[in-house]
Amino acid sequence: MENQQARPLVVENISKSLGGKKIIKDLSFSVEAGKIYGFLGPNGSGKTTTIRMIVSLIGLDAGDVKIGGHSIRTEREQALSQIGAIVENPDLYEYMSGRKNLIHFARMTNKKVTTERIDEVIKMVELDHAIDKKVKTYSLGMKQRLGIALSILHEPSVLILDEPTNGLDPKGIRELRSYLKDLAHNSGVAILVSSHLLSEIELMCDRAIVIKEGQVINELAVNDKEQGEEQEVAAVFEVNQLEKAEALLLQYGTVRKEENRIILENTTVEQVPSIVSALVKQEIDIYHVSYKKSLEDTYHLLTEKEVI
Ligand SMILES: Nc1ncnc2c1ncn2[C@@H]1O[C@H](COP(=O)(O)OP(=O)(O)OP(=O)(O)O)[C@@H](O)[C@H]1O
Repeated sequence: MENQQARPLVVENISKSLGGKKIIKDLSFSVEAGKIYGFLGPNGSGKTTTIRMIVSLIGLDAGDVKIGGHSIRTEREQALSQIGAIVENPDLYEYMSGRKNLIHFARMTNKKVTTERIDEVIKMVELDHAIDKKVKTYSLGMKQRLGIALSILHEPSVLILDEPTNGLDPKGIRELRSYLKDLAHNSGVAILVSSHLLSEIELMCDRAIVIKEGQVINELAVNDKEQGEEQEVAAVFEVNQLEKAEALLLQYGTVRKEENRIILENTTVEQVPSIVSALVKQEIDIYHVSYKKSLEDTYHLLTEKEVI
C-alpha cells in the first residue's frame, strides 16, 4: 500500500475562517507525483482559499500542508522552495522581454538557476520565437505560458494553478493542456489545477478532487488508467418494468430511479453486458442503455443542489 504521507503534496485537515465564517472545514487530500489532479468545485466552494493556504499566501487556522515532506508551518522556506504556483495573474514586467523576466525571477529564487535551465523552460513552453520581444506584445496565452515558465524555473516538485485557462482562447487552452501533461507525465511533477468547469478537468486531469462548501466530497479517477482502475461510470437503463429491473440492479450496486430510467452508480462499462443479459433473462425489455461518467454524475448531483 502506498504511503500517502510520502506524496509531494499532502494537505492535512486544514481549516480557515474568513470574515467570521468558516470557509474551509477540516479539508484533506494528497497529490501523487507525475499526475495532474483537478480541484473541482462550484464558484465559492473554497478552491482559491485552499490554494492560497497551500502556497502560504494566507495562514492556516488548523491543520498542516506538507510539500516534499516539509511543513508549511514549521519549515516554510524548504516547503515553498519545492512549489511553483500561479494563483493570481503572474506578475510580469510588461516592458521587459520574456527572457529578461525569466532572468529577473531566476535571481529571486533561492535555488541556483542556470542559463541552460532558462533556455530549457523557454523551449518547454514553446516561447523561443518571442522570448526576446517585450511582454506587452504577447497574447494572453503567451503570457500564461511565460507565467508557467517562471513558476517552474526552480524545478518544483509540485505545481499549482488556480483556474489557469481563464481568459484563454481554445487554442491557448489546448496548448496549456499539452504542456501540463508533458510536465506531469514526463518530468514527474505533481500538478493541481483548480476549475469550476467539469469539461476542462475531464480533458486535462488524471484524477479529480471534488469540493463543496469547503469540504472534499469525492476523489476519483478521470483518465487514470495506470493503476489498472477501470473507468467508473453510471449506467442509465431505460426499461419497461422499472420495479423488477430495480430489484435486479440492486445486486450490482447503488441504484437511483429517475422517471422512466434507472441509474446504476459506480459500475464499469465492462460489467454492463452481463447486467443486460441478466435483465433480458428476467424478460425485461431494454429500450436504451447509456453511460454517464462518474465525475459528471457527482458534479451534477452537487450542482443540482443549488450550491452554485
Ligand atoms: N477575505 C474574505 N472574507 C470573507 N469571505 C471570503 C473572503 N475570501 C473568500 N471569501 C468567501 O469564501 C468562499 C470561498 O471563496 P473562494 O474564492 O475560495 O471560492 P472558489 O471555490 O475559489 O470560487 P471561485 O471559483 O468563484 O473563485 C466564498 O463564499 C467567498 O465569498
